Amino acid sequence: MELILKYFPDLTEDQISKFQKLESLYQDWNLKINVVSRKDIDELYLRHVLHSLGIAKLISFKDGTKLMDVGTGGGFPGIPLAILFPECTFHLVDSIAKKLKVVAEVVEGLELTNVKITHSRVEEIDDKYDFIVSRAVAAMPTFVHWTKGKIAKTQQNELKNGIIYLKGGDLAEELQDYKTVSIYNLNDYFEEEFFDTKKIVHLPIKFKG
Ligand SMILES: C[S@@+](CC[C@H](N)C(=O)[O-])C[C@H]1O[C@@H](n2cnc3c(N)ncnc32)[C@H](O)[C@@H]1O
Repeated sequence: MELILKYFPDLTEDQISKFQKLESLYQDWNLKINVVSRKDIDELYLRHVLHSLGIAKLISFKDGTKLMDVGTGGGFPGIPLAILFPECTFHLVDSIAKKLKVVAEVVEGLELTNVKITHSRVEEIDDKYDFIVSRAVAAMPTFVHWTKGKIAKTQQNELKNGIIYLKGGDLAEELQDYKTVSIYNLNDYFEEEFFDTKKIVHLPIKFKG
C-alpha cells in the first residue's frame, strides 16, 4: 500500500481505505476462483494496482469521462482506475463469466458505484466511450477491429479519445501501421524494475458515425 502512496500521495481517506481493502478481497476470492496467479497475488499492489494506475500518470480523466475496460479479467486496469477516478464511469467487460464473479464481489465489497460489469465479448457491446482501456488482451490490429465504432465523438479530455493499452516488450512491428500512436515508458514514472519493459500505448481513434 505504501507503494501506491509513494506515487499517488494525494489520495483521499476513502480511496486509501478502498485500496487497502483490495488485498483481502482478492486474497479471499482468489482462493475460491483463481483469477490472479499466486505470485501476482503476493505482489498485487505492484503488478496489478500500480501497473493499472500507470494510465493515471499519462492522463487525469476529467469528471464524467466514460471508459470501458475490455477483457478486464480480475478487474485490471478497471478497478484501480475506478477507485482513483470516482467521478468517471467504468464499464468492465469480459467474455469469461467466472472472472467477472470475482470482479463483482470486489466491486460490492468496495461499494464502488461507478462500475458496471458485463459478461460479453467486446464485439457485442453497442455503446460509445471516451476511452477504451485494456491490458494483455489481444494484439493491436485485432483489438482495434473489435472495438471499432465504440469511441465517442465529443472530446472531454486533452488527450484524444481512443484506446489506452498497457503493453510490454518490443511494439515496433505490432504498431507500425498506426501513424498516430504514442508510446510512453512506465519506467519514466515508476522506478521499480517490474516497469522496465512496460509501456502505455495511446491510439487516438477518429469518430466514424
Ligand atoms: C490475459 S487476460 C487479462 C486480464 C486483465 N486485463 C489483466 O491484465 O489482468 C485476457 C482477458 O481478456 C478476455 N477476452 C479475450 N477476448 C475477449 C473479447 N473478445 N471480449 C471480451 N473479453 C475478452 C479473456 O476472457 C481474459 O479474461
